[in-house]
Amino acid sequence: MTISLQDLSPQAQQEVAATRETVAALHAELPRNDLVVWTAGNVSQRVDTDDGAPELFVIKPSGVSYDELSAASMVVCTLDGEKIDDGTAADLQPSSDTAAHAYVYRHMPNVGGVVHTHSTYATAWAARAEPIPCVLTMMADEFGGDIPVGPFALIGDDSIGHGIVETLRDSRSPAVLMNRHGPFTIGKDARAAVKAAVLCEEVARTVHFARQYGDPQRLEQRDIDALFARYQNVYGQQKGTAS
Ligand SMILES: O=C(CO)[C@@H](O)[C@H](O)COP(=O)(O)O
Repeated sequence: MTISLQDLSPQAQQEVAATRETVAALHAELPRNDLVVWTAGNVSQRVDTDDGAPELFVIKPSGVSYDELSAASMVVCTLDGEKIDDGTAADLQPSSDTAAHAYVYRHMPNVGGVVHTHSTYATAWAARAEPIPCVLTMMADEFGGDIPVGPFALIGDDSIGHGIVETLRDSRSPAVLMNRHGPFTIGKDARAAVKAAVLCEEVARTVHFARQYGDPQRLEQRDIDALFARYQNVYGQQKGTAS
């Protein structure tokens, strides 16, 4: 039976509304940071519902221009990737990557946000199926090592989700370059996943340029560990809130 938003508790409905606002606003960060062309990228966030409420997440509709996205047009789905009766038009389809995002939420309970882009430099590394080596302090800070490559997977079902989970489950990196596709990033929420997508593109670009003129060397593992620990635990205004 299809879940109806109207049947959820007032608190759950409020959480859905707040998540829709957040996810709609974060989609604007994709073109703002030159991470997407046309409609080729998506952001989702898990809804922080109370015990007993169905587990849900919010994602953009498929193929709709970023300029046209609004909180009201964000699609609400179950963790099986099924759209609920969320007040949007019945024929408004969620992102084509919905099953992939749903798979990640089902299998990585600490993940609260997922982002996919086709940002140019990161996607060029993905096209070569080449991990980005950890040759920069920014990479050690945010990714804790190399940015890994995931398997090739077709679009539309949860195959991409399998690839993301198998690659990132035991990795410190919040980014994976899906083979011949592009970057997917995860985070404690959608904002953290967007940040990882922005930094992934930045380091992909910088390391690409560095390799045109020289042979950048991987940081020592002990330095990567020290940088990662500092950034994750000390950097910023409050412990554990690097943003
Ligand atoms: O990778 C692909 C297609 O190559 C998708 O990620 C789309 O580029 C974004 O699709 P929607 O989120 O608009 O369905």
